Amino acid sequence: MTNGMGNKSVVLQDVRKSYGNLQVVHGIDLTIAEGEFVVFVGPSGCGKSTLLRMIAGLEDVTDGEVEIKGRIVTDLDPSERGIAMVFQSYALYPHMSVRDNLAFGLKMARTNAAEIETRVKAASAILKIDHLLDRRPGQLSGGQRQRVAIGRAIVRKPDVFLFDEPLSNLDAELRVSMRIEIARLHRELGNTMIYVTHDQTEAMTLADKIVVLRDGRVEQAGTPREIYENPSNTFVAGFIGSPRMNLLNARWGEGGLVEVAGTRIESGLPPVNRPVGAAVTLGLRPEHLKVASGLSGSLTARVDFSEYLGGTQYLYCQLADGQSLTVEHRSPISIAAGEQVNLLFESSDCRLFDEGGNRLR
Ligand SMILES: Nc1ncnc2c1ncn2[C@@H]1O[C@H](COP(=O)(O)OP(=O)(O)OP(=O)(O)O)[C@@H](O)[C@H]1O
Repeated sequence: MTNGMGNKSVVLQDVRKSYGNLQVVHGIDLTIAEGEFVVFVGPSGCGKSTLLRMIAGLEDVTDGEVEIKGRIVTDLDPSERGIAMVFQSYALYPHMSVRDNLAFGLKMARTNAAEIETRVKAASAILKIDHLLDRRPGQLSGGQRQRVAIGRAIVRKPDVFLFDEPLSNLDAELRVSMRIEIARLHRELGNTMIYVTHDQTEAMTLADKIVVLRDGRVEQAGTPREIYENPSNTFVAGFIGSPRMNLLNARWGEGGLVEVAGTRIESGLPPVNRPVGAAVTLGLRPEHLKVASGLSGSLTARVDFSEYLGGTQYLYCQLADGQSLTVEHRSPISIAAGEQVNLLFESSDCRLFDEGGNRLR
């Protein structure tokens, strides 16, 4: 359910953040629609938590405006913004029962007792923690604690939920199930949700829109499919996708051909406006490379390492000029290290980037 999708929920206008002379967020513009699930993703230190905390009001905005539901909230306290935040560390009160943890914020806001009871009941039913209400946080598992932390956000009926790496403290299996829980919660509640993670699987699976950040700037914003299939630069191409996209040094040749490792290949691109001989980067995802049975492949590589994962095998290869290349090989016939392989791919799966790393179309 995406209530009123289309209306603006959160708008950032040229938002900047500096610590002293050091600017860490450089003029971010972003519009988030009502009901949208937006994920901020990027490497450590790219500014995703700082951006989220500026939306929450936990961090001052050095320059620019934050708007939530049509109101400029840049100088308002967190409690006045209509947001609720869920932290990685859960931030529960250890000496209080789960029930009191859930009710605490509402009590502070002088909500009447009957209303508190109704909301606590509803939230604990949604999160399936009804049976834990009399326990203390110390008597809960990590996953249960994170449910309580999410419940505490739900009872406040915020316009916008903010999540700061909420699953990072959980083990791999629990992360997967909590990720699905959060997706379900979004479907049931229909609220705008903004979620920070460095885990690209979380970003791909949860987001309506992914915002890829680097060094305090937006590298690309788009649906998971747009980001994956049409990365606008080599940074995004290499960041989203596992194993990562192969990014090969190549040269632009005559008539739409690209020369890589001494081989001329069809790039599938119209003869873009590049001088012949210009350096380009050829992007090819590991799953788009197929091992050819005969000698018909367009690239030849030697397998240095192979990893068997059951349904698939990763082949870590080397091209004639020493560049490395990963192939995702799905076949009952395994390939061993040391073998020579001929690789086939569709020219429509080639992505090409200029010297500056920007996508050529
Ligand atoms: N109080 C502070 N004083 C100075 N610099 C800071 C402060 N807080 C954060 N920074 C810097 O701002 C940048 C952005 O930090 P932020 O925590 O937002 O990154 P992040 O993308 O969330 O990283 P991570 O994934 O590691 O949490 C970093 O370079 C960080 O060193």
